[in-house]
Amino acid sequence: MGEPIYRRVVIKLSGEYFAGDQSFGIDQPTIDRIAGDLIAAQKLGVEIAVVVGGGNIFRGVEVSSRGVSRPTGDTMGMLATVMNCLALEAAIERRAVAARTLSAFVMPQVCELFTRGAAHRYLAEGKIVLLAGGTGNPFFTTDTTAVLRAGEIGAQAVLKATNVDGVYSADPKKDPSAQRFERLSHSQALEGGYKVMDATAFALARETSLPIIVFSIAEAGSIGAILSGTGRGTVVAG
Ligand SMILES: Nc1ncnc2c1ncn2[C@@H]1O[C@H](COP(=O)(O)OP(=O)(O)OP(=O)(O)O)[C@@H](O)[C@H]1O
Ligand SMILES: O=c1ccn([C@@H]2O[C@H](COP(=O)(O)O)[C@@H](O)[C@H]2O)c(=O)[nH]1
Repeated sequence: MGEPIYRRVVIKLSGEYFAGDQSFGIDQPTIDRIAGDLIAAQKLGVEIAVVVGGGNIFRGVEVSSRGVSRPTGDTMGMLATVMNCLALEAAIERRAVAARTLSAFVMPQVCELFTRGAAHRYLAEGKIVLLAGGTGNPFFTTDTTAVLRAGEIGAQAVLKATNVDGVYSADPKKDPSAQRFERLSHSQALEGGYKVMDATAFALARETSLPIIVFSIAEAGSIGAILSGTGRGTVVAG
């Protein structure tokens, strides 16, 4: 693989993907494989921060449909992302690579609080930094968290690693005639209302001129391929 196209990135990992073939929970072989992919990507010479979703455990909207208030459901979702980060941190460290989880919530017995200073320091030390707890606020998503944290830590792009290989004209899982885009501007992504990411995330990325690459994590090595400029994904930029 050649020179990486970015030197510091935030990788948004689908929480749903962490469940593997199950509909709920954490599938250890899947996490071990993702840990290997992250380490291989870091070896290209890229500083890596990771935001993990929580869809494999709790989504606030679903929890609140069962009678819990939305802010409480969202808090449960954000705590789910902490569990995912701890599982990923352990999988990375089992491979003798240093990783640190930084949380949006104060939880000193569990992990350190996210500050820009701590993130910069750990990235400069060569650690993989896992950003847990979303933004710390209800009514947001981890896609928005990824864009927000990328702006805060000076990352050059957000790589959204998910279960589809790009942005389509409609949800490809529901509409087999959906067309895949190779490239879109932030404004086109917003105007199209493409549900692969929420509008807040696209709007903040437009505001901060941050490129987003949407790609599938199903293939081992896909993160490294995207960073080398050879992977398949939709670039949302400009
Ligand atoms: N226009 C579209 N183009 C591509 N995917 C789309 C589109 N509209 C909806 N989707 C769906 O968006 C999903 C990916 O976004 P989603 O936010 O659900 O996943 P994630 O971020 O990977 O999950 P999690 O919330 O668990 O972290 C895909 O499963 C796909 O079916
Ligand atoms: O800033 C945030 C981030 C997330 N949440 C809640 O967590 C779940 C899981 O995140 P996903 O992005 O859906 O994977 C989300 O559904 C929200 O309920 C939040 O409130 N604030």
